Amino acid sequence: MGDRYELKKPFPNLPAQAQPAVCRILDANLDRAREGLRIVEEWCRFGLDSSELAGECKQLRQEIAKWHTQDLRAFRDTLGDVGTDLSHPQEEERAGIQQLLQANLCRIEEALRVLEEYGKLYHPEMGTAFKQMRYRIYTLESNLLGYQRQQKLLRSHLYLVTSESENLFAVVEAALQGGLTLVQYRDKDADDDVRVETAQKLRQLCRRYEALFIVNDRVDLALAVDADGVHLGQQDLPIAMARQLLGPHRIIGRSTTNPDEMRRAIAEGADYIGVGPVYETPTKIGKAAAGLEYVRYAAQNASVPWFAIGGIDPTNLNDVLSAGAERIAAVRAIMEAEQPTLVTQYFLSQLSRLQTLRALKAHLPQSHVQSNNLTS
Ligand SMILES: Cc1ncc(COP(=O)(O)OP(=O)(O)O)c(N)n1
Ligand SMILES: Cc1nc(C(=O)O)sc1CCOP(=O)(O)O
Ligand SMILES: [Mg+2]
Repeated sequence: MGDRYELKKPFPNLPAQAQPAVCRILDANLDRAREGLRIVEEWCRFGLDSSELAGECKQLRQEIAKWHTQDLRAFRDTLGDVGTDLSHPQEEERAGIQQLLQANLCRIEEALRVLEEYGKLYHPEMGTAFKQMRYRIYTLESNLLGYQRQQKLLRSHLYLVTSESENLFAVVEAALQGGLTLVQYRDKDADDDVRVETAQKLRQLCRRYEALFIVNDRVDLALAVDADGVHLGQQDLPIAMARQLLGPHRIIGRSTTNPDEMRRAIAEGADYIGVGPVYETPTKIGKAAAGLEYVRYAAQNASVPWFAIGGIDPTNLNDVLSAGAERIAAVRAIMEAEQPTLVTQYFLSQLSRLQTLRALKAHLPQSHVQSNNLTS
């Protein structure tokens, strides 16, 4: 039916016999771009609750729809399309949301590129219009990735900081199986070639479990392995410099030991801070404990997510939580555990119990909280 339809406005630069094919290409890719956008939009709306990102998807869809005229639709010939049966095995499986989003953003970008090129044959303004939309998709992709990272960070209450270990990957994977969503690669001694290889493997592992992956100390390594961010101590690179190198959408964490360091880290734009050492720890020899007093200070004053760190294990966890911590970071308690999955699950269950309790407390009258001993 397609090739019998007469174009209302035949395009001047193309022989008549090529026009139906170009119309079918435009029709198919207009559909493809809109479908891909719809899939991304649904996640922005229902998964991220971001009206801004969902709104941008919707606007792009509407702009694309304006080009999808009856003239182009009339050439559709699904039965005669030799490409409908062609699908790549990767289209059949999605390892998770991240991969689903990536695949669809890629599909939209490809479709927009096709529309830009073939559109030039169809309408004098179509090429430019779709080129601009393609750049808007790149921005959307970058904003979406940054937003996803921040949301995941907010949802992460347990942070595993790794140490050198013969079983590094097995331990990290065991913790991920226990529900861990935030991992930092920390190795103070390895050569760079080893660090790169290890960081790449950990990155892959974290991606499989949809966990955030942060690199300690090294902005260059974080960029090289496409990590989600970097953790910087007081003696490491200034936050502003790291931000310049990493761009706006990667996470930057900063260690703090006292109120002044906390204030500066937040003012300089840290996405999260470490608060410690809560207890003296052999993992960080020579660093005096900041103690539970500093944890109490953080609970009252920190305006970004903060992780109590230093000497925390299942035996003292309750004291740290009672001092006001809602997030903790640990090295030995998980890296040296006989059962890292179980320890992770224990930490997470206590942290989540606390969240529930605090949410409950916020909605109950004070008298009820006291008489039912819900004070911790
Ligand atoms: C979550 C977290 N908090 C603090 C640190 C310590 O960072 P830093 O003071 O730079 O010391 P090193 O870890 O580099 O020895 C951290 N790594 N993670
Ligand atoms: C890496 C690190 N940074 C700290 C800080 O206070 O900045 S404490 C610390 C080590 C934490 O190790 P563990 O859980 O084995 O005690
Ligand atoms: Mg450091």
